[in-house]
Amino acid sequence: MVFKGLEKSAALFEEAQKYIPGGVNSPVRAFKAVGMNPPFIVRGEGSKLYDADGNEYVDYVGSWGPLILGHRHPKVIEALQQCLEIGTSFGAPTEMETEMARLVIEAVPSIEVVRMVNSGTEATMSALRLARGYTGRNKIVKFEGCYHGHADHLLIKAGSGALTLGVPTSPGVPASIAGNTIVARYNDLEGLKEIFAAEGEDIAAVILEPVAGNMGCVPPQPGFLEGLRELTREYGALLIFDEVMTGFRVAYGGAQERYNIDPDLTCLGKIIGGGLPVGAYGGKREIMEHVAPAGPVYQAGTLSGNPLAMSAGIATLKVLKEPGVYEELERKSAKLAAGMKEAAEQAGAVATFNRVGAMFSAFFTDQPVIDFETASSSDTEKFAVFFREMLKQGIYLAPSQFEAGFMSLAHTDEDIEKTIEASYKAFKAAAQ
Ligand SMILES: Cc1ncc(COP(=O)(O)O)c(C=O)c1O
Ligand SMILES: N[C@H](C=O)CCC(=O)O
Repeated sequence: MVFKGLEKSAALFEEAQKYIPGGVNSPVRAFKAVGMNPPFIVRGEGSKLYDADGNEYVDYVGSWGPLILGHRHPKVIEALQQCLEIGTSFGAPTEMETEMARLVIEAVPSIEVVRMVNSGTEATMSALRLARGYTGRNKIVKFEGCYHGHADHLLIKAGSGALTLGVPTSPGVPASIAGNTIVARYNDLEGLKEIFAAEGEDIAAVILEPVAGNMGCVPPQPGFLEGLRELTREYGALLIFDEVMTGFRVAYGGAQERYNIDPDLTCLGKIIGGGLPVGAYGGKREIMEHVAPAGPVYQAGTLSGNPLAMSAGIATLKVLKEPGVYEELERKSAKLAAGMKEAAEQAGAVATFNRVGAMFSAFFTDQPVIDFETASSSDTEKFAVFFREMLKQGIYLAPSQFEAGFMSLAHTDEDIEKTIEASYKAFKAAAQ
């Protein structure tokens, strides 16, 4: 469908489809689940995005999480400009990489040593290889609806675009690889105990999003993360927190700081690159020293730790370290969530709201959303109506029920009030 006011974008999308599979370089960008063509973006500034048709949007996607400071934050731009003066990549050690590692280690409680990579996918893939190399075991446990990037052994009952497009288990993943991935139910500790009782001696690691964001925002139930920690320790399996989304978002030290849990390994990405491609994995020194060249588990990267990503990331973390930042993110996020909840009630829409810090979702269901099954009880048709009505009013949300929204420091109270007002109309349209 060519959306009114998006005619130029529609033409650009048609052209893109001649040269790029589906016209996009990542599936979720195609807006398939909401039945319309995507706006083609020409510029971002603070909390706003601008498209090729001249529309302005309040942006709650933030490049899928990295832009917690908003678009073109002056400190990030300044760091990037300085970096351009010295070069973009050397494939050799720089002091910036040590500075980044130090910042991450100071922030994230369980990380003692950290390795930079180029994406969240690389981070989770490498952490799992390390877990297997360290424990000498092959099996891993993941949770239905969690997304950890697109490595073969993780694209099984995955969330995010895989779930939105109806291919949570991708063709192309050999059965021999899928056979080593055990899928559990999020927030179901009893189910996990049964899995460990049956196969615990073969399990190298449990990987999870400590706050799920890729089936919409789904917080951990009280006791779930603590129980996971105990169980994995009991069986000698590693606990891997995939904090690619939650790292530096739900707290400066991520979900592990917020919930006071001590995972063995942590994966990071998004925010630590300040909007440039990045990933990282780190954890206990004793485990990380198995990574090459310190140890035998191989992992490498031509552009890993490149100066552009390091400088944008360092600048971002330095701003986030300033006092009051997370309190302000919490205040704004709480204001938005409360306002939208009230708007839904007034509009007569059935919706469930989940939020952890600056991550939030509205599900079109009357059930509490605690796992994949309850997230899937959402009425995705109603979500699509809601989404299109929001976009028409200049509010840019993730184009899927199974993604989270993100607040940034750049959002103003005026943006939030505009969003709440728009949501009343959009909930009303969805309720009909
Ligand atoms: C929790 C989580 N892990 C891993 C990834 C993969 O990161 P990337 O897209 O940078 O490969 C993502 C996002 O895509 C994510 O949200
Ligand atoms: N939900 C995904 C990551 O967090 C969205 C990014 C993508 O797949 O392009």
